[in-house]
Amino acid sequence: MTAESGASLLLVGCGKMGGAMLDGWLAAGIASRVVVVDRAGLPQSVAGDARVTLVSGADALPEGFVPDVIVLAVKPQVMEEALPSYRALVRPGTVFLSIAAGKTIAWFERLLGEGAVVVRSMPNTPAAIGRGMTVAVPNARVSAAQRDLSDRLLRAVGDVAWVEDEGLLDPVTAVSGSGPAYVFFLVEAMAKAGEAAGLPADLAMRLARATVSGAGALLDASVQQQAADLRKAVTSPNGTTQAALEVLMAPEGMQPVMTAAIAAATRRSRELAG
Ligand SMILES: NC(=O)C1=CN([C@@H]2O[C@H](COP(=O)(O)OP(=O)(O)OC[C@H]3O[C@@H](n4cnc5c(N)ncnc54)[C@H](O)[C@@H]3O)[C@@H](O)[C@H]2O)C=CC1
Ligand SMILES: O=C(O)[C@@H]1CCC=N1
Repeated sequence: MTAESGASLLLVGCGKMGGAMLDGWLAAGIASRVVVVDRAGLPQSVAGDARVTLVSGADALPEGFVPDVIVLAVKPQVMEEALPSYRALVRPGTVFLSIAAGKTIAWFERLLGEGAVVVRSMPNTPAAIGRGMTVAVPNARVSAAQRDLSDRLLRAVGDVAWVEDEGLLDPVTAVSGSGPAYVFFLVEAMAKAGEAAGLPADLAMRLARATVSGAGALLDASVQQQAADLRKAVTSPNGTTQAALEVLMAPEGMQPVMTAAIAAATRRSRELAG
């Protein structure tokens, strides 16, 4: 691969996350060719793109196809069955880039063989609008050029942080990988509480949705301010916000619940290692 020619990619699993990443690579012009393995087909967004070829399985890859990167985007529970078919593609010039929750670098090396070049990463669904957050960790065989290419692929759908300690990937998964679901649940919970306080259901949901997305956009635009500063700016002394925060920030309020939720997700990520 050269910077001019673009990368040759194999995408295994083109669902919510794989599909979002594929859109990002094509929009950024990083990929010259993407072969997609997924029996469920391609997303509408890439239909007719000459750079993309859909195949039904590893046994149907185009003759002589040698990808720079194989992106593994199937469910962790499917990975063990799917992965051995790609052993033949293990070589120093090909990176296996996993986005699967829990599956460790050692696990990939065990199934693919010791020579495998592996990056383990954890993105999140805001990748679908180019606002993802991904954390990645390389194994010892990843060259500087391969790390750079992996970074460009992940950065095509948002921000990227690299860590050396793979153990961090479990709490990363719990905070940013699963995190969008907590925020969407916050919308649901606020709407339900608004209804309980007397609002019509549709107005309660409209307010909750606009408030969470508006507050997120304000947080994003307020690079000089901490989240706590923005919270304090809403909170008038002895006003309505203070009354609510005294409930949410009580010792038995939201913090212990959030801490327990993130601990549960972290534990589950470790279990998925298999
Ligand atoms: N959904 C999320 O928020 C996030 C998911 N992930 C990880 O991304 C991976 C994919 O998750 P989603 O995209 O949510 O799942 P998904 O169910 O939307 O996509 C999985 C795709 O894999 C395909 N598939 C199943 N078996 C296959 C096989 N043997 N070969 C090729 N394709 C096959 C399915 O048809 C489906 O299109 C998982 O490992 C998950 O842990 C990571 C970060 C966030
Ligand atoms: O729920 C899951 O297991 C995946 C990983 C992070 C977000 N979704």
